[in-house]
Amino acid sequence: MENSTKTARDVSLQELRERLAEFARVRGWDQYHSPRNLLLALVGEVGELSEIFQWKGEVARGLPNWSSDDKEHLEEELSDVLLYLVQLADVCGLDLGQAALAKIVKNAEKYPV
Ligand SMILES: Nc1ccn([C@H]2C[C@H](O)[C@@H](COP(=O)(O)OP(=O)(O)OP(=O)(O)O)O2)c(=O)n1
Repeated sequence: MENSTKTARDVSLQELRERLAEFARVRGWDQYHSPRNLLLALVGEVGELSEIFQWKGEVARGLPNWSSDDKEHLEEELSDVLLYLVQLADVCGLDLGQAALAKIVKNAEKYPV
């Protein structure tokens, strides 16, 4: 899909996982990043993401009528969701990238073309 804010390079889940682990470690936040706490934080950010769309009615793909400020806000909230999701998978000892690939394969078997 067209994306005017396309990044210059691909970003891996592994890179995000490592950056986030370091971010939490140097702040002494590991003690707070239990699976349950990260799940609650994730759900909170999903709520903030939902607020952006709340009361807007249907939104066209590509967000053609949105201001750059609104799009930036959306990028931030999507990122918060992703970052907590990556951390949640990490503290659970799971490989989220591999799990997601496996799930896509499973989905294709469940919903054949
Ligand atoms: N214990 C924490 C606190 C924050 N973060 C990171 C993950 C999110 O990307 C972001 C969330 O920060 P805030 O809780 O300040 O939430 P917002 O950025 O959404 O701010 P606000 O709720 O004021 O809009 O910071 C984290 O990893 N661990």
